[in-house]
Amino acid sequence: MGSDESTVTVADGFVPVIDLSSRDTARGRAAIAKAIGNACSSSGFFIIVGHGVPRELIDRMFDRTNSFFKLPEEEKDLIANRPGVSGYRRAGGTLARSLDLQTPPDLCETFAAHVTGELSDQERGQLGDEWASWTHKNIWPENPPDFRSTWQEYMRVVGDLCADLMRLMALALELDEDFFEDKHDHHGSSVAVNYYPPQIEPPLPGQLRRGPHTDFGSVTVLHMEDDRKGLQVLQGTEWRDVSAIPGSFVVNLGDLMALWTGGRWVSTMHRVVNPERGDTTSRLTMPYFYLPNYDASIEPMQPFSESSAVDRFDTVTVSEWVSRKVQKIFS
Ligand SMILES: O=C(O)CCC(=O)C(=O)O
Ligand SMILES: [Fe+2]
Repeated sequence: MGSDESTVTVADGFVPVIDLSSRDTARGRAAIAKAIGNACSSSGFFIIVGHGVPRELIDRMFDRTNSFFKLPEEEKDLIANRPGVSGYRRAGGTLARSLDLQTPPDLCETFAAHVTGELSDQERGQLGDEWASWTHKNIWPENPPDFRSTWQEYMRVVGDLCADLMRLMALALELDEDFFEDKHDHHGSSVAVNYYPPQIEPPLPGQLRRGPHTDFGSVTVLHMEDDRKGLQVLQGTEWRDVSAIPGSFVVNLGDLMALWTGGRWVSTMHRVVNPERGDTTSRLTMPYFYLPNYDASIEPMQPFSESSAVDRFDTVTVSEWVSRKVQKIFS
C-alpha cells in the first residue's frame, strides 16, 4: 500500500495520531513529514505509533522505574541529588515557575539521568559550568539491579528516534534532512521520569500534578501509562485531554523549535491535572527531553529569521537558556 498523508495520519484532531511505520521509504517519509508539519504548526503535539521502539523495552523501562519509586523513602533518598541534576528528587519542582507563574509545588517526584552523565569526568567538564545539569555524573539506584542498563538502553533507542524525528521535521520545513544535525551532535538530553504519588490529602488551591508550562528543548518524546489520564494541552483558552494509546509516545515541540522556526511552529502550554478525589492511583510518565548541544546558539535559523517568538528569549546559548529554566523550576 502506498503511503500518503491520509494513511499515515491514523486519527486526526488537535493532537493527531501519526503512524511512522513507513519512515524507511522516501515516499513514506514525505507523507509523514507532511503530517508532522501540520501538527507542528497548529498544536505542536502529536502521538506516534509504528515508531519502532520495542514494546518490551518500554514495558521494562516502565516496570524497573516504577519499582524504584515504590521503594521506601529512605532507600530512594540514598540517591537524592540537588535540583535539576541526575538522581532522585522527592519534590520535582514547580514547572509553572519556569514561566514565572507562582503556584504551590507540583505533586510529583522525579528521577533523572542525562545522556552525557555516562561520559568521563574529563569529557563532562568540557560541557559547561557547574550549574549545568548535563555536566554531572549520573547517579543510579542499586535496586532494581538492571535499572541502569535498562535506562541506558532506553536513552540510546529513544535518542535515535528523536534524531530521526528531527530529520523528518527538517523535511517538513522543506530543509535538508540533516539541517538540525549539527545542533545535536553532542546533545545533553535527559530522561526525567515523573512519578505522581497517590493523592491521599487534598491538593492545595492551585496545586497540580504538573503546573502549566512549555517544554524548553527541541522535542519531547513522552511515554504515559495507558489508562491514567491527566495530561492536558491548551487549545486557545480550553484545556484538551490527551489520551494515551498503548505502546505510543506523545511528541511535543519545545521552545527551541518554536524559536528556531521564527514562530512558524509552536511550543504549546500543557499541564497534568489531579485525579478525582477518592482516586488514589499513582501515575508514572517517562519524558525523553531531546536538548540541543549546550553551546548551540538560539537565534532563529535561516530561512526563518523574521521571528515573532524572539521576545521570549533573553539568553544566547542553549546552556544559559536551559540553566535559567531549571533554576526557576526549583526556586
Ligand atoms: O506527565 C505528563 O503527562 C507530562 C509531564 C510533562 O509535561 C513534563 O514532564 O514536562
Ligand atoms: Fe512538559
